[in-house]
Amino acid sequence: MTKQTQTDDLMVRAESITKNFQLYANQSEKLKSTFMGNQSETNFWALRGLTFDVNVGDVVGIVGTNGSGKSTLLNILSGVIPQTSGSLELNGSIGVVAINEGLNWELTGRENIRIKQLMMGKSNKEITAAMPDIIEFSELGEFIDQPVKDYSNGMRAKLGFSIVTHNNPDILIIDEALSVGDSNFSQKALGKIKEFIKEGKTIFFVSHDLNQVREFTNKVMWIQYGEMRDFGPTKKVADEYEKFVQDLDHMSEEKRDHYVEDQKHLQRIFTLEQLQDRLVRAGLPLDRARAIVTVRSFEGFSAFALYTALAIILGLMAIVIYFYLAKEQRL
Ligand SMILES: Nc1ncnc2c1ncn2[C@@H]1O[C@H](COP(=O)(O)OP(=O)(O)OP(=O)(O)O)[C@@H](O)[C@H]1O
Repeated sequence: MTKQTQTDDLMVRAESITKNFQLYANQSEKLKSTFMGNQSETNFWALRGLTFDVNVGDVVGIVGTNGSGKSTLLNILSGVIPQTSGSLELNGSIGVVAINEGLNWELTGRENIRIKQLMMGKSNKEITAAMPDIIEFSELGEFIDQPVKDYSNGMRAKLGFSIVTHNNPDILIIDEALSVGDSNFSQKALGKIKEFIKEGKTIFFVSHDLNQVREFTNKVMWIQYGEMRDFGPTKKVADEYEKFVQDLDHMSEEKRDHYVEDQKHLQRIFTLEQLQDRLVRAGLPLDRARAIVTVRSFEGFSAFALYTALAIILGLMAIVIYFYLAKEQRL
């Protein structure tokens, strides 16, 4: 899904990233759609062609009202889910700090630390050496040997934050996680992030707290209903977004509902052909635009492929059993 290239300053380059989700009312609709291929009725485009460059040392705040696609973008950047189309280049390792991100709830805090470190390619010796620091930063004390399922949300956030930041990633993704945990820990976590900023790390920071975004970021990406409304210097874009939110708040409930409904409708009827036309109108040669909108992964398709593969395997097994039984009878 991700190409690794190296240029001097460029840390992340995204070109026309889209994400399609299939929305099913129930299980039978899902099966029908998978086998009949009538996906157009269930389409929902959470991202509709995001293009941006982020440089080494950029601290990017991502804003947008609920459901605008912020977490979807972060999940694509961190490799948790694939984009439907579009290309993504990353020039460094990624660490994600999010509520409950990637912790195994059956294991203890200590075991989670060990596993995460092993996944980062650390040796047992390195892990043992780093363990006391991680535990101390997490402030979990004796709870470190309790299963994570017995933790509060705040405790999980502390553990997740400590593990990820001690892994020292080149690109840090922070999704709302700082709002959990007590205020002492939030301050400590913000201090750690300030250290990362000073070190020139690249950071993506999703928060509904615009003051925090204004304080910590040098750029803001405003995503609204899956489209990039603006991406630029923090003050400019944060001011624009604040005005948009105020305008929404001042609308009557009926007008606001209509507006949101219209936008969601556009997310349902969006097509990759539309995106291709937009790219061509922006001056891209047709064959290049066509290559960019090529589907890389499609939920419905993968399910279809899985069912087809299963059907073939079952068919082959039936043939083998048939010939085996036929042979047995002949003997
Ligand atoms: N797995 C999924 N299946 C179907 N739809 C999804 C899925 N994940 C997200 N969506 C939809 O995609 C849209 C974008 O969701 P996303 O979580 O990225 O928004 P967000 O900006 O992070 O929202 P919030 O601020 O509320 O956290 C929403 O309409 C959501 O319902």
